[in-house]
Amino acid sequence: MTPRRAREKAVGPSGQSGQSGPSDTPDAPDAPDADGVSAVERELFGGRLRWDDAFVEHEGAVARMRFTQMAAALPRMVGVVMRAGWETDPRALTGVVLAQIGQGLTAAFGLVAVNGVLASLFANGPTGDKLRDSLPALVLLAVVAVGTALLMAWSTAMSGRLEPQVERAVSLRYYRAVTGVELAATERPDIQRHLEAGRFGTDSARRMLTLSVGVANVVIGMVAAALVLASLHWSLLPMLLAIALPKGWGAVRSARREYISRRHWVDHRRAVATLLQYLTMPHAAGEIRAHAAGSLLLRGYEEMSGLMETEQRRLARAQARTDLVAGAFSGLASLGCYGVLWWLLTSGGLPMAVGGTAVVAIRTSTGRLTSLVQQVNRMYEEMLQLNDTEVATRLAARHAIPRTGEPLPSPVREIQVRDVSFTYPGATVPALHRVDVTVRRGEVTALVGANGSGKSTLAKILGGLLLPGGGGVWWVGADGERVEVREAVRADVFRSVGMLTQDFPNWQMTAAANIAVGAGDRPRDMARVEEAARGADVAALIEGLPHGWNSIVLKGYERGVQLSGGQWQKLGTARSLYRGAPFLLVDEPTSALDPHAEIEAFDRLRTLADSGVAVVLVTHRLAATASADHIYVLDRGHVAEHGAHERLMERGDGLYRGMFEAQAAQYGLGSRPAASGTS
Ligand SMILES: Nc1ncnc2c1ncn2[C@@H]1O[C@H](COP(=O)(O)OP(=O)(O)OP(=O)(O)O)[C@@H](O)[C@H]1O
Repeated sequence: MTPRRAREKAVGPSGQSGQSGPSDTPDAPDAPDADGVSAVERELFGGRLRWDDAFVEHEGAVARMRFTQMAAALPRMVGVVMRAGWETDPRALTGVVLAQIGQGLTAAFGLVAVNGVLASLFANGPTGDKLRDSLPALVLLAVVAVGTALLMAWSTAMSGRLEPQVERAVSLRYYRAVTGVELAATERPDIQRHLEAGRFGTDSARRMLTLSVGVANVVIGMVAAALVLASLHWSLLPMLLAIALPKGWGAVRSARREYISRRHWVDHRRAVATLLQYLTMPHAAGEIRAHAAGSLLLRGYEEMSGLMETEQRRLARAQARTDLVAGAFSGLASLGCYGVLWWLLTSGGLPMAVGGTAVVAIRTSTGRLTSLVQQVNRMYEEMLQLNDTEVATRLAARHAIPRTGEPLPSPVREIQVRDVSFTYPGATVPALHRVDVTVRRGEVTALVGANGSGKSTLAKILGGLLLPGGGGVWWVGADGERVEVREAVRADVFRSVGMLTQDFPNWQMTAAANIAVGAGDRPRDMARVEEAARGADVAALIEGLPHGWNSIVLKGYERGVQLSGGQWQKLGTARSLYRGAPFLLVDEPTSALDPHAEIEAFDRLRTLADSGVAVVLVTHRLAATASADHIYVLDRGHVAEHGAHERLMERGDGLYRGMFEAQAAQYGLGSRPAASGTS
């Protein structure tokens, strides 16, 4: 699409934007520019979607990989796959290897037999005698053919058994490592990118195995042919290599080019896939129709996928050029090879039968070579992706949550946050600055404050998900013994905490599983699942569903049902209750509940605290905090005020009082105060 056309499409034929328009604003999207960014890419994603400089460094390293480096890396990556195969199914791996070696031997015997047949046929004497003399070699040829077929079948069966196991082993290793990474590390874009890139290489392990088997098969066959050829005449071997090398070079070059392109465009591809996803997502269906968001998304898809097609065309042209060069050199080498053969035959340096065998060997070897080139090409791409998975797995291990440490006091009485600061990676301003908070069992502790003041961050620090950058978080036992979170066994910390985050996940599983996943490290206890559901006032709803606890809470499945936002929130609360932990951190647990349900939910939290649980309540509903034992008011990462509701209300110019009265005024319970500058 030309820049002008793209511009016209973005703005509309009349020159006015069809949508409430970014096109109307001063920073309206440009048409595709010299960097190849489409207008809609700017409009929807704010600019060029390609991997940034941090990655280009890595990409540069890949691009610098020369043929020799790649040849050295290939056995290492094959080693990764083979090790995974050996760990999962050594018998199948042994079977595959033996079958490949067997096929190499049959290929060599086949050539020897061909030589025998030709030697008999080219000998002097009557045709009948020559045919009779060639019979043993012909029988050997038949035996070799049967043997090859049997070995191929065996290899297929064994590698078919092995491949899924290898994929599973590599995937499990990667996903285990990734899910054990410190949350703060995943906040770093450079780490996150590597971890995410690793996802694409897990099924490469399976394909690498298939391709390794294929390549091994061809290579062994070629080595056998080379040995036979070399034993016939030494000069035939370098000729075979001269045919092979240009094609190998071409294969590697094309694969590397494709890989680099794919990595460069990964964000763009993801964005295009997301646009399409929205079009069929049930929860976006309303806006897609009512706001005409669909036409904007489709335009985005059309223009952005058009750009990817341009890239595909560039790759295809480059590949064609490489193939042409590689083919030309390989063809010249073949020509030279047949020329030398001609000269050897005419000068009497080679008997006719040997010449015939050489032609057969060269023909089968070049046929094999074509398949080798194709397989090495794909193998190289897979190898680079599998390498990403390996890099991600190692990176994840380096940033893993430690498994060892000091056990927490038992039982824990309170958590003391002392002088804690925390800055998100890449942020310039700390989210928390020198914060002091104490959370006690048997109390409701409320965290309140303007948007972005640091409440959720503090909740994650309390839950051990984020470690403080400065200061300490102490877990204190009944007799005052204490352990700082960085020294503690983190599994103990996680076991002591139940959480309902603001953006808790809606698991697309059964209602029962959605609650039981709150203690994924324990076998499901259905009685406790039901108790937690009752505690969150969602049991009756689930039991009334057509498939009860086994209903899948996503429409579209056969037993699928659709829940409302408030019902989901209750399910999320039930999940955090099911954990049965002594510290419960709930972030806006009632934002989607109706007024009666909200009051009941806060009452239940009070009851829970009275039973000995420490409840940390992050909320903007200040009516609910009035009954909290202790309220911390956060302002731009600081604790600005703290105390009980009554004390905080005594401060005439206090933040808390200002916010409380503003909410009360909405109900006509007081005058509306002037907005305080807290946000
Ligand atoms: N993952 C993150 N990466 C970088 N910055 C973040 C991240 N999460 C939060 N922040 C920033 O940290 C600050 C505190 O955010 P936090 O979510 O703790 O605030 P909050 O008080 O819970 O806000 P809200 O009431 O809107 O939920 C904000 O400036 C926010 O932009």
